[in-house]
Amino acid sequence: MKQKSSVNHSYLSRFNANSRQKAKKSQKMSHLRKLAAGWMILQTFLVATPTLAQKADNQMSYGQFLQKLEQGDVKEVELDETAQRARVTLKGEDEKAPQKEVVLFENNPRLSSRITKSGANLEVRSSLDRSATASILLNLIIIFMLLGALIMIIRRSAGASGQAFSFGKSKARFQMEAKTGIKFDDVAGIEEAKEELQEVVTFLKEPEKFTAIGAKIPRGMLLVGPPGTGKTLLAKAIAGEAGVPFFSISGSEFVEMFVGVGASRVRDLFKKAKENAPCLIFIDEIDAVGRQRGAGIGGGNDEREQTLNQLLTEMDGFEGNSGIIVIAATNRPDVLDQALLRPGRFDRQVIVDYPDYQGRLGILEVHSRNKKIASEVSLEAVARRTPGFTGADLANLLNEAAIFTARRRKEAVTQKEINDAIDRVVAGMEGTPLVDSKSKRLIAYHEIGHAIVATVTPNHDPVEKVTIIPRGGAGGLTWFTPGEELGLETKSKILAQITSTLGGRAAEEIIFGKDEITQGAGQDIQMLTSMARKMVTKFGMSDLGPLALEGQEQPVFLGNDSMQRSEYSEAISSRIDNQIRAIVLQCYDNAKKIIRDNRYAIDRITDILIEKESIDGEEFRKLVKEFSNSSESELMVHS
Ligand SMILES: Nc1ncnc2c1ncn2[C@@H]1O[C@H](COP(=O)(O)OP(=O)(O)OP(=O)(O)O)[C@@H](O)[C@H]1O
Ligand SMILES: [Zn+2]
Repeated sequence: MKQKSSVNHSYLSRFNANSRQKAKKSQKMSHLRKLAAGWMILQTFLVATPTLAQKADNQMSYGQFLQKLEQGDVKEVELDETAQRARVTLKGEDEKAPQKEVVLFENNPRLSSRITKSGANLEVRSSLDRSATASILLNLIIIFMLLGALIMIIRRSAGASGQAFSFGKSKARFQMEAKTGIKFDDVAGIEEAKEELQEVVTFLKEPEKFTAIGAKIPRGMLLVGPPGTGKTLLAKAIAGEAGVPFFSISGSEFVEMFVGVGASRVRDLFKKAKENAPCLIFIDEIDAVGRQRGAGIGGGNDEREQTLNQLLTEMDGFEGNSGIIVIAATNRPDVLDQALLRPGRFDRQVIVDYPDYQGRLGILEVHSRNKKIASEVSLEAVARRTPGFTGADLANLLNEAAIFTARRRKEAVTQKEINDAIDRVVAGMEGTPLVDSKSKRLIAYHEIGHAIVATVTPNHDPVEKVTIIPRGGAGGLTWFTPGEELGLETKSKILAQITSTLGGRAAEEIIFGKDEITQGAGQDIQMLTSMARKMVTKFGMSDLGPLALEGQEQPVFLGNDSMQRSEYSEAISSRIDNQIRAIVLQCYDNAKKIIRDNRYAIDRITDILIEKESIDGEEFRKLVKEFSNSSESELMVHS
């Protein structure tokens, strides 16, 4: 007997030894062999098919084989354990005649002794030559890699969702408040929305009024508006005014990893709500579930669609006057599935927008009710300084001011705390000032550059403050007092803004030289480029004429038709770039000229800024006036 490979070794052990360890090993090996055999079938099947027919006549059945053995007709047997075949040479047969092939059954431990007893020669072979071994090894490696990848995927997804395996438990994730305690008085600045929703309060309080005359009570309302404008607050106020329980859940809570969980949450929520009717259900971020079905990259999302379908089913299932009203909030009404907006569902939309001046004043008044505010503080001035702030921003602003006040051990909030709070809300945390160094000088020149260009350029908002105290990641800041409202912007005003935004970089270049400009102006440059681009492509303010050359920018992942991007040709595209470049370069030239012309004043004011670290707008304008008048003779010396 010959041993040719380790596989063969295991074969022998099965015949000769009974030790457990060896048996185990052989079991494993036979298992592997089965796997390998599977692969080999795949690999050889195609090649072997055509020869099957030809093979038939030199085959011998197992029974025939045993019979021949018994009769002593067998001269030689070659056992091929891996292929489970035996090649048989019969006595008295021509040497050149092909051997008969016998297909063996797997467990035939007595076969070898039978063969030897019959007096035939026994030879054990393995059809596994080297290349076969290699292919088995390769296959094993592939199998292990696949298993490994599978395990990793399972682990990851389990970790990511944290509770991927709590499937089926479907914890109800909604909140219920028996009494919200919030009244319409607590909501300010969104008067129209309040008026529209006043009706809902009546629906909830006295449904008979409507049903008596056959009016159908709306089931759903959609509050549309940017984050922080008070949508949740408004919904709570409705429940508070009507004195009904308030159920709330966020759309993102519905969408879980496993299909079916979201839908079961919807069912739970509506079941509980029905038990507590009349009541109000508030669904925040409805776009998380209510997005158009089958839209977005990668097609639909089964879980989301099931949840949405369940929601629609529940809403359709209401009786006319079940006393449940569903209010949903979103800031993306455009991505919602049309089915959600159909009559009987969220068919009414109420816009909740940024508050205007009056609105901001109202909100500030609401939130200063429970705070000690010094009488010198003018809420009107604060409201004027905060266009673009939402209700949440204003609430946060007053809270920050109160925190500053407590920290400074003052009795009441003064204007100073409010100003500091505005700075903080707008630009982030204040950092520690730099020690005197080249970078501090550079930052000071950069900021003064912005401030002076803004001050000299007509049509620009006035400077409110220049500072080199770092804040929210910026090394220094120049603040402007915004105009009355965010409203119409003229071309000259936008150009003035671009020019002043370039003032920082212009100062760096003129004062420190072309090679010393820094990346600190990066943000400025991004901002002004986008302003210039809008002038050309959106506002029709370039030589290309009054054409909209770009649609609404939409992130691609939002679903809907996201592929309608470039609507213009290569040629137009390069003309747009040229226009943008022309605008920016013209503004940059102007900014550099202003810096050169005011070099003396800039040097003086920068020295003062480095020393004081902050200069407010009034003082800045005074300094500019003072130094520009006395600069004529000095200019000659400096340039
Ligand atoms: N119009 C407002 N009047 C008074 N307070 C407001 C107003 N708007 C917002 N607030 C304050 O801001 C907080 C947050 O607002 P709310 O959560 O209602 O905003 P939202 O529009 O629901 O935001 P989101 O879309 O992020 O959920 C409120 O709790 C309230 O203190
Ligand atoms: Zn800057």
